[in-house]
Amino acid sequence: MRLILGSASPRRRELLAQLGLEPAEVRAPDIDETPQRGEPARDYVARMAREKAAALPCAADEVVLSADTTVTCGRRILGKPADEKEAAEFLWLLSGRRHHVMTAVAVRTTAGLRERLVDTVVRFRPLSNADVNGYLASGEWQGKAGGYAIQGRAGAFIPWIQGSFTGVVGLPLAETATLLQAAGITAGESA
Ligand SMILES: Cc1cn([C@H]2C[C@H](O)[C@@H](COP(=O)(O)OP(=O)(O)OP(=O)(O)O)O2)c(=O)[nH]c1=O
Repeated sequence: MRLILGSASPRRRELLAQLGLEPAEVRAPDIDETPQRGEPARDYVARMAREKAAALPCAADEVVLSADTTVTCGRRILGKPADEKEAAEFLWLLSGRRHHVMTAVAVRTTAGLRERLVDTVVRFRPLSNADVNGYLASGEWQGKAGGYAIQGRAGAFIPWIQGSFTGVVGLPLAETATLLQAAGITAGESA
């Protein structure tokens, strides 16, 4: 089976490489990522992963892997910040409290689609003005759900997590490996 990464995210590609998997092809999904009114975060993130996988072509010898990562704080769904102002708003919201990072993974073949959702709790220490301003200046908030990346400088803000580190980065590897194996792809075998 050929592994198709249905994601434009360089992080997801790197995480797959950690499993010894290199996609035969990368196909970038282009879907509307607007949450429905009142849609619970778990439903939203699972729907996004499914819709990304479903939006891409999938031949009989192909396995399409897509994912979606969403940060939730209280009832709010924090997507990728539109600009620096919104990134600042997100960082102040997360400062000194716990939030959830949910990543849903969808694996599709012509036989059907299977998915897993991983929910990780992340705690931020209280941030100072210097923390927030320095982080905004780094630009690392761009393209990241919740406006931060745990695998970069924001690691210094995070003393504790409960769940899956790779899930927070964008692809929970234990669950992904299990889904891929069920679809006929074992680490090290893709071309
Ligand atoms: C919370 C967090 C998110 N992120 C990233 C992972 C995802 O790339 C991004 C969330 O956006 P997503 O919409 O999940 O993915 P994407 O738009 O980057 O890529 P695609 O839809 O093509 O698959 O946030 C980190 O890299 N580190 C983190 O700590």
